[in-house]
Amino acid sequence: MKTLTEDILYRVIKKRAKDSHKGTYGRVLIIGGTAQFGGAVIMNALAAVNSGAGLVTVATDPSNFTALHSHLPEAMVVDFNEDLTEYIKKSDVVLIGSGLGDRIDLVQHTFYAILPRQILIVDGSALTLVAEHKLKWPKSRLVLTPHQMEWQRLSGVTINEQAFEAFNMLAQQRMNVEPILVLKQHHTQIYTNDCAFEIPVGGPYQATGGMGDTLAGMIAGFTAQFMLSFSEAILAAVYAHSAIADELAETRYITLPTEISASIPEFMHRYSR
Ligand SMILES: NC(=O)C1=CN([C@@H]2O[C@H](COP(=O)(O)OP(=O)(O)OC[C@H]3O[C@@H](n4cnc5c(N)ncnc54)[C@H](O)[C@@H]3O)[C@@H](O)[C@H]2O)[C@@H](O)CC1
Ligand SMILES: Nc1ncnc2c1ncn2[C@@H]1O[C@H](COP(=O)(O)OP(=O)(O)O)[C@@H](O)[C@H]1O
Ligand SMILES: [Mg+2]
Repeated sequence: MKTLTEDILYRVIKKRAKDSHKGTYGRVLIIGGTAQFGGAVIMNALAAVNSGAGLVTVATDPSNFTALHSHLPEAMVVDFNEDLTEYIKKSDVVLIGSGLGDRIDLVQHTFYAILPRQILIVDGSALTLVAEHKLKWPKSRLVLTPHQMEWQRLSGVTINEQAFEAFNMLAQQRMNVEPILVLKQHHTQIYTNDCAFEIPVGGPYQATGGMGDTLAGMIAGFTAQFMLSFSEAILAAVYAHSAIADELAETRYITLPTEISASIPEFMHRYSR
């Protein structure tokens, strides 16, 4: 297990080219947020937009539209009960699962419509649904962001066994496509195709609902715009998420997910060269 250092931020976060435009920084589609869990997609989208994704569209329950727009007029919306095929096709990155409830139909359709060149991030309820329904993974560039209970449901590796790197690596390799696995916990681990990393940053001030939704949105924003290295963009997003929390925690008892998102642009500015 390698310990990541802040060097990953300098390697990934680049100064923007003068002649670039929103199309340069990627199109993200976020699918999630039943009427009960609208906050989850709002936190996904706040994180993706603040990380610098060029265009962000949220496919969600229509009852979430007004709340989303009042938090984030930068995001576009579509009713997730419509046919999303064209929206999926147009995206560089699709993030599905935060606050998705029991909408297995949306997971099945997204897995069917996603193309091999596209990035698919699977989070939250979508992971639980895949485990319950034993769905086959699609052949896209796949990122899974389970917390330890979600990973136990998916892989059969119990939370106790997860302390052993080899169990997680074997489970990851048994999937028919090898996903990048972000195994969330205190000092989150990331399993790429050939290596395992651990972040040395982050703490219990992050233990609040929506913290993982924010991380998933950051991974979407980073992978959408820093295309040179897919796995390094993920490592940088995971590191930045907790490093920002550490900075906020110098003056706070808990760190709110929405405050983390608000701090992303200033944080990235410091690391861009
Ligand atoms: N405002 C919102 O709309 C929110 C929506 N959420 C959504 O709610 C859905 C359910 O997610 P939950 O994670 O709450 O429910 P789950 O039932 O999937 O997992 C939560 C349980 O797992 C256990 N657990 C063990 N190890 C853990 C670890 N390392 N980290 C976290 N939990 C661990 C905890 O005891 C906890 O009760 C997801 O789709 C999620 O995106 C949550 O993000 C909370 C906020
Ligand atoms: N004690 C802790 N130390 C470090 N990070 C933590 C701690 N507790 C939670 N986190 C982080 O908070 C996030 C929680 O994700 P998740 O459980 O999916 O939240 P949610 O689904 O509510 O958004 C993960 O990134 C996890 O690593
Ligand atoms: Mg979660």
